Amino acid sequence: MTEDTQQRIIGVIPAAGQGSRFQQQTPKQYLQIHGASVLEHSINALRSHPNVAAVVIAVQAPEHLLQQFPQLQQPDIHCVSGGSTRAASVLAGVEAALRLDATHVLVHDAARPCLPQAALQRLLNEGLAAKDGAILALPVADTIKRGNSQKQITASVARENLWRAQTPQLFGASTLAQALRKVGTDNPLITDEASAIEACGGSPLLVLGSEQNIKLTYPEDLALVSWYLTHQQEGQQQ
Ligand SMILES: Nc1ccn([C@@H]2O[C@H](COP(=O)(O)OP(=O)(O)OP(=O)(O)O)[C@@H](O)[C@H]2O)c(=O)n1
Ligand SMILES: C[C@](O)(CO)[C@H](O)COP(=O)(O)O
Repeated sequence: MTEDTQQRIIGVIPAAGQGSRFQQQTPKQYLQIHGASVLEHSINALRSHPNVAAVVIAVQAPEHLLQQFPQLQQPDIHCVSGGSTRAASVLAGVEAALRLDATHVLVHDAARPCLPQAALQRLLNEGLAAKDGAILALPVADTIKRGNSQKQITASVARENLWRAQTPQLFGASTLAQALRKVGTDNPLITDEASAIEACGGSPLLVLGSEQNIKLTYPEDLALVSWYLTHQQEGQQQ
């Protein structure tokens, strides 16, 4: 990996979740698809970019993971223990990235293995100069409804200027660490890194993501994730 000398960009991959919504015994990030685990695909999506200096992964059991996946024992891949929430895992990863002299972090869900390189490049092109960082996101194309506990519609939400956040999310490493510490990593309102930056008064930039950058969440997501991973090898990237 080569990198811009002024900036040291390090990937941070939260991968310590249980995958409860995926309803499988094995956490979804360890599912083997198209010759590698979901986690390895997500690591490689960042690691293959020449401006990404290293990747930190936050997992439940680092030692066990390295025994199970010896191929992850690489000088540019660092394992740390994740936390009880996604935000706690991210903070552990960002603190490790700071120890590796990161100036910026690219936080990317392990559960998003189909990240197209073109989308990652857009984020770096537009996000590195953005004062409050940047995230990949997609404009909402469906009509959005708010419902009550009986699943009855209580409101239609105007979809103009509504976006669906994705990852990677790009921020100054120390800025993100301070924001996560300030808002608290057990805060239910903090479901992505941008939420923490916003809570501290920041306004991250929205950068066009990709429908291919799907998050493996529910069992029915598996077919599409598998299709994309198979066909991205044939250069069908957005
Ligand atoms: N304590 C946690 C919880 C989540 N994650 C990671 O955050 C990413 C996005 O979270 P999500 O898709 O919700 O994964 P899970 O929390 O594992 O899924 P679920 O909510 O269905 O249990 C995943 O890569 C997951 O491994 C993490 O590192 N640490
Ligand atoms: C970070 C994220 O992928 C942006 O959409 C999303 O918030 C993660 O949510 P999860 O419930 O932790 O998967």
